[in-house]
Amino acid sequence: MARVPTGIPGFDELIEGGFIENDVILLTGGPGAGKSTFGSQYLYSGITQYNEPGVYVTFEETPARIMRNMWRYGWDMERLIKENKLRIIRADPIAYGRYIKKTLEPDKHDHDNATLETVLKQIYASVKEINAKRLFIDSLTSLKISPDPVDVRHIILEFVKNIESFDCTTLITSEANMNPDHFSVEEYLAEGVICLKVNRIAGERIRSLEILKMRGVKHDEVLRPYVITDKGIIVYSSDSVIGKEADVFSLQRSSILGE
Ligand SMILES: Nc1ncnc2c1ncn2[C@@H]1O[C@H](COP(=O)(O)OP(=O)(O)OP(=O)(O)O)[C@@H](O)[C@H]1O
Repeated sequence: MARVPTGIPGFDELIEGGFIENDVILLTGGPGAGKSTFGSQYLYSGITQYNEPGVYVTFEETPARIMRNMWRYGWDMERLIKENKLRIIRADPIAYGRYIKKTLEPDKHDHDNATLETVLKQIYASVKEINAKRLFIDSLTSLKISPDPVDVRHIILEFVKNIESFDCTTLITSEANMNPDHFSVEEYLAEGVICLKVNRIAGERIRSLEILKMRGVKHDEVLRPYVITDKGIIVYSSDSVIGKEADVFSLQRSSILGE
């Protein structure tokens, strides 16, 4: 099976060298965990180290803001776009807006076909335009706008199943699952799940990463520290944060007890 290295220092050795080609991988984490950075680095390394074009799909940010943020790491996304190696697309705001309306008020918009299908077609068109091999979608949470969990399940299922047929190795972000005893539909559907965590120990921010699953891969199962630097994410694949996490809990407990 062909492997797709992320190019993120320290990460690929945790998953036997890279993702399995054409898999859909979920990247979860809270705000500021580094999901966008991880995904951008995956695309940027794909283009610059492995000559694999990539598409970045955003539901809420503007491409201009994404390019500006990525400049912080020295990644010149604009040049890659000009060279037809990268596309940054904002899911068509009109189609996406209609999708939201239709999902929230299904009876009022039954005549309106411009929904999720339009958004999927838009993504597919960009993939084909530059023959992309890597896809990064930020974020699946934007699609979970129906109050009905059955609707949400159906939407996510339809979205992920379509993306799976695009012949791209895809990374999709999602908000952290707050209930560890209950897997979300996307956690079941994805071939792999990577979880980014941020803890605070005496004022210091400790970032750690866990691979919850990676089908067909003998993956690492330890909580590994990572940092976000001026050049992007670095994972410390030989270190672990088990002791540090234990400190967080004892720290919380001692502040509650007033120790
Ligand atoms: N050069 C840097 N050095 C250290 N940390 C940095 C650097 N640049 C950005 N960061 C940190 O990276 C984080 C931003 O990461 P990113 O936008 O990838 O997170 P995210 O998980 O996508 O967040 P959200 O879900 O809110 O969009 C910020 O918390 C910021 O503090």
